[in-house]
Amino acid sequence: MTDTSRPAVEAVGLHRRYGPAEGAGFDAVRGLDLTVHRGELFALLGTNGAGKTSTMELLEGLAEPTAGQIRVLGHDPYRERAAVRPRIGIMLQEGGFPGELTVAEAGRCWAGLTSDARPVDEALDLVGLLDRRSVRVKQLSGGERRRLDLAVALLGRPEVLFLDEPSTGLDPEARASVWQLVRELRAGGTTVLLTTHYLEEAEELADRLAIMHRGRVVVAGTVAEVIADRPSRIGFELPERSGPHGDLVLPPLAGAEVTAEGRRITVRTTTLQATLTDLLGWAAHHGVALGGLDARSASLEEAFLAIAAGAEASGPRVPSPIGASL
Ligand SMILES: Nc1ncnc2c1ncn2[C@@H]1O[C@H](COP(=O)(O)OP(=O)(O)OP(=O)(O)O)[C@@H](O)[C@H]1O
Repeated sequence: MTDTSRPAVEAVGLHRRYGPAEGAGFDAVRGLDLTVHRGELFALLGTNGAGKTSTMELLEGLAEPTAGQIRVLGHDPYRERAAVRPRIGIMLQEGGFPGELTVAEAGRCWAGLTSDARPVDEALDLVGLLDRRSVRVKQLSGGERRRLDLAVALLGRPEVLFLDEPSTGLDPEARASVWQLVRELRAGGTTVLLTTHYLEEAEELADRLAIMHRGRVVVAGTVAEVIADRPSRIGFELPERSGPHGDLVLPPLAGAEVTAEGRRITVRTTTLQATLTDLLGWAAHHGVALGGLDARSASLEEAFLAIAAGAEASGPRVPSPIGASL
């Protein structure tokens, strides 16, 4: 019986080592913990070589972890493959169908390996490939091939769908249609775990996400949680010093880091509202117009780049206590 109160995917202390245990081997996954709840769309992000595909293969049951525990729908996906495989769908980075097969033949091939497969045409229709069913695989565009990969992953009506870079190489229109399909699957109750290099894809689709670096999850949560500790940014240009204001000295902005490039000022702060209030109060008091004023919360891209650069995952950079003077 299925225990729906448990997460769809749980990994604890996961390790994957390629090559020998000692010496020349390489640890691609180094103590990874991950939980994906049922019905959730979870995105796994990371720098090149962070270990996303190595992790996905473990979760999909395609390889055995060197150490650690995995449960997919309550079972070990490697050791209890027969229990897990019929209930999951896997879209690999390269589907690898022979180019001479037609789309429908490729679908039928895969359906033959899938227990209780839905009709091939139904799966092709889901991904918008029904009208291409008689076309040979080698004649498909890159985007159409990705959709065929997705169609075969959907043949078994999976409860958990693993998508490894589902929209890599797609043009914006094809990407949008894959996103729409993924959203519909999730709305229908499918749990989706995807890897992506596109931060906007994660922002657009994911309920929660994790950013991996060097084989570990560095930070995980909703987009808001992941960027919560990152500083917001305020940018503006001060008027000419020679203007009616004479020399301008910014007020102390508690806890903010202020940098100046000529008259262009950038303020980084973890307390955006308070800093902005101080700044605007000062500007109003001195009759200063802040040119091109722009205030933004941290973006996922900034969090990602900080992690890629090896920065601490949580907590802001050490702020400087005083404002800049011009
Ligand atoms: N079969 C293998 N033998 C040895 N090292 C491997 C093997 N497969 C992957 N690696 C190494 O493990 C690390 C993680 O690779 P993996 O493909 O899991 O990363 P990734 O996050 O999916 O990368 P990308 O974003 O570039 O696809 C890389 O340094 C890679 O070179």
